[in-house]
Amino acid sequence: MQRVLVVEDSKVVQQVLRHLVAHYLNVAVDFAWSLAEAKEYISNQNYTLALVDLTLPDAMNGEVVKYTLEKNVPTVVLTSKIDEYKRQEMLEIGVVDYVIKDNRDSYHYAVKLVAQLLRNQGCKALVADDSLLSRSLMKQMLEKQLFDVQVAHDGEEALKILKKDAEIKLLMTDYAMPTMDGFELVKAVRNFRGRDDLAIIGLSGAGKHGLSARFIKYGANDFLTKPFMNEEFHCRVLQTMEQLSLIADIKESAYRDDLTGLYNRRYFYQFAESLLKETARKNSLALLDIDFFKAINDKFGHEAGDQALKQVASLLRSSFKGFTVARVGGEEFAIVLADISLEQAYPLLDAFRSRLAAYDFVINGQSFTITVSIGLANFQNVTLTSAMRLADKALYQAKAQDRDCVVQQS
Ligand SMILES: Nc1nc2c(ncn2[C@@H]2O[C@H](COP(=O)(O)OP(=O)(O)OP(=O)(O)O)[C@@H](O)[C@H]2O)c(=O)[nH]1
Repeated sequence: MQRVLVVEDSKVVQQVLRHLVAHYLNVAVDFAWSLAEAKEYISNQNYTLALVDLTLPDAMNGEVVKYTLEKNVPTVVLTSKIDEYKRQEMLEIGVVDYVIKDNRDSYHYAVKLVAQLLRNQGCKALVADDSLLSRSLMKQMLEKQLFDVQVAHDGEEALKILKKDAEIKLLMTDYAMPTMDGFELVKAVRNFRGRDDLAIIGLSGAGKHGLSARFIKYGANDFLTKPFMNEEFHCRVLQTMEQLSLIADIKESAYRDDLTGLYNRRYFYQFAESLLKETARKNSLALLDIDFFKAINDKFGHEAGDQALKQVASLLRSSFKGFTVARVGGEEFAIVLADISLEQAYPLLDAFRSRLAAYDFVINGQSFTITVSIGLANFQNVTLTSAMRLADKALYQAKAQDRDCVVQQS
């Protein structure tokens, strides 16, 4: 469980931060006013990150930062001003980054930075560079941003690692490397990992004009010139990862049904098609249709009908964890049971059918029950159209057999 500690002594700033945190962070957050209070929190909880004000009434000289870092809590510093000496000191003691509180947008930036760092936690990154010094420095800097970092000595090694590990989300690659240079690496990687799926930042020594544009043309998301400033490195990486997260969020919402939060028809078709390509697997497909749903709308109103659909969706979600459940029509749902044969699927669906039939729906003070008819079909070595046709035929038979039952077609 991720948890964040915010230490800030100004009432107004704390209020602004509370508001932003509620909007951007989906984790538990504690707020302390002083170093003493921060110590108390840290002695009782484990924190993923701390966002701390450099000057507190009981810690005028940044002692709170030293304390959080001593306790191994990665720390982002908020400060009203910073001179070169203080900046160096902060970076040397190991803060992730610092944010200068000189306008309203700074707080926004600080909280968004924390949000992205939380997303980075456990996210895999790869550094490809033939220079040991540069490789180690970047590894260290990415670890500060909570990435799980691997390294490669040249392009070929990096390519091998990327081919094996689809979970790597960020590649930092130098241009000049033996065996395969940065351009060749980016070109090769883009054959199997898209821009939205893997972020690539190209690096090269100063004075090599035109490299940045070429890196980007070959498929890199951004470019950095060595030597770079600590802050520039952090900003570029964070910004690139933020773009990746935003695209992932947009994709995710395009695949979700607004009312129930289940996957929608579009996702279902894409997922089902891709699963069918994996011929070695034994899969099943179920279509579920609520019985006499029109009567529920007519009797209790459309709003109550919506609530009932949400509850059915939630029961489906909890009953079919690990499987793909989608709302494919108004009161129609589909479940793809990967690696589950027809014989194994039948009892699972029948158990859900009886669980639903016994469930007491209480909406707007009215109590009622709901049943479903289920059509089940084999989902292996077939086309999606024919599997859907079979499941639909089975569903039609279930409706004809007095509903509230499962019928299978192989
Ligand atoms: N409240 C609500 N109703 C919906 C939604 N989508 C579809 N419906 C309703 O679902 C009902 C489906 O009715 P029918 O196709 O006649 O089917 P049924 O009443 O369930 O009867 P059988 O399927 O034959 O058991 C219609 O009244 C639609 O208006 C929705 O998002 N919200």
